[in-house]
Amino acid sequence: MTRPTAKICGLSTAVTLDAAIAGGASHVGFVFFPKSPRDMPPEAAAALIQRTPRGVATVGVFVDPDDELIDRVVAAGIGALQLHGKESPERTAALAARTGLEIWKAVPVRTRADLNMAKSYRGAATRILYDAKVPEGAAIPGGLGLRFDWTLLDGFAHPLPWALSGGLDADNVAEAIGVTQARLVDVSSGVESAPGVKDVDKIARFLQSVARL
Ligand SMILES: O=C(O)c1ccccc1NCC(=O)[C@H](O)[C@H](O)COP(=O)(O)O
Repeated sequence: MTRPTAKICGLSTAVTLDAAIAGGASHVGFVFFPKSPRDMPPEAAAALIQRTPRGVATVGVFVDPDDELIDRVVAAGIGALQLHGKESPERTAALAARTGLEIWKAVPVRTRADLNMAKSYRGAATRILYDAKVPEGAAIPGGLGLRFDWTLLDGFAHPLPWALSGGLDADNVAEAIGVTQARLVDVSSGVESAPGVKDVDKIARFLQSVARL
C-alpha cells in the first residue's frame, strides 16, 4: 500500500507555505471564499502558487464559484479545484471541461447515508473529499475543525479516489488513517493558532505524524 500523504489547506503566507513544503506536504490549498478567514485574492495567491515547486500540487478551495472567479484563479496558475458548496455533478463536470483541471468534490458527512452523494460525482469529479458536515447556518462549510465518525467509511465502496478531512490534527491523524486507510489527508484549522492563522510548528508536527506511518 502507498504511504499516506497530506494536504495543508488554507495557506496564505510564504512562511507557512514554505513550512508545508519543507515538511513534505503533497498538496497545498488556498481558499477563495470571502466569508472565510483564509480567503485570499487570486492575484495574491498567484505569488504563492509560483513559489510552490512542481512536485507539490496546488488546490483552490471554492464555494459555488462563478466562472469569473474560477478564471481568475486558473489564470493565477492553480493546479486543481476543490468544490465545497452545492455544486451539482453537472456543474462539476462543466468546471472540469472549462478548466481541464483535476476537480475535488467535498462530500459533507454526518451519517452513512451521506456517503451516497459521492456516487453521483463519478465521471464528473476526480476525487472525493470526505469532510465533516457543518451545523445548519454555519458561515463556512469547511475549515471548522469538526470531525465525523471515521468508522462510517468502513466497507464503503469508494466510487472515486478520495481524501479524508475534518478535525484532523497531529495527535489524531495516525488514528484517522489507521481507521480509514486514507492515503491522503487534509487539514486546516488543526495546524492553526487562531482561525486563519497557520502555525509553522503545528504544520511540521502534523506532517511528521503522517510521515511516520
Ligand atoms: O477552510 C476554509 O476556510 C473553508 C472555507 C470554505 C469552504 C471550505 C473551507 N475549507 C475546506 C478544507 O479543505 C478544509 O481543509 C477542511 O474542511 C478541513 O478543515 P479542518 O477541519 O479545519 O481541518
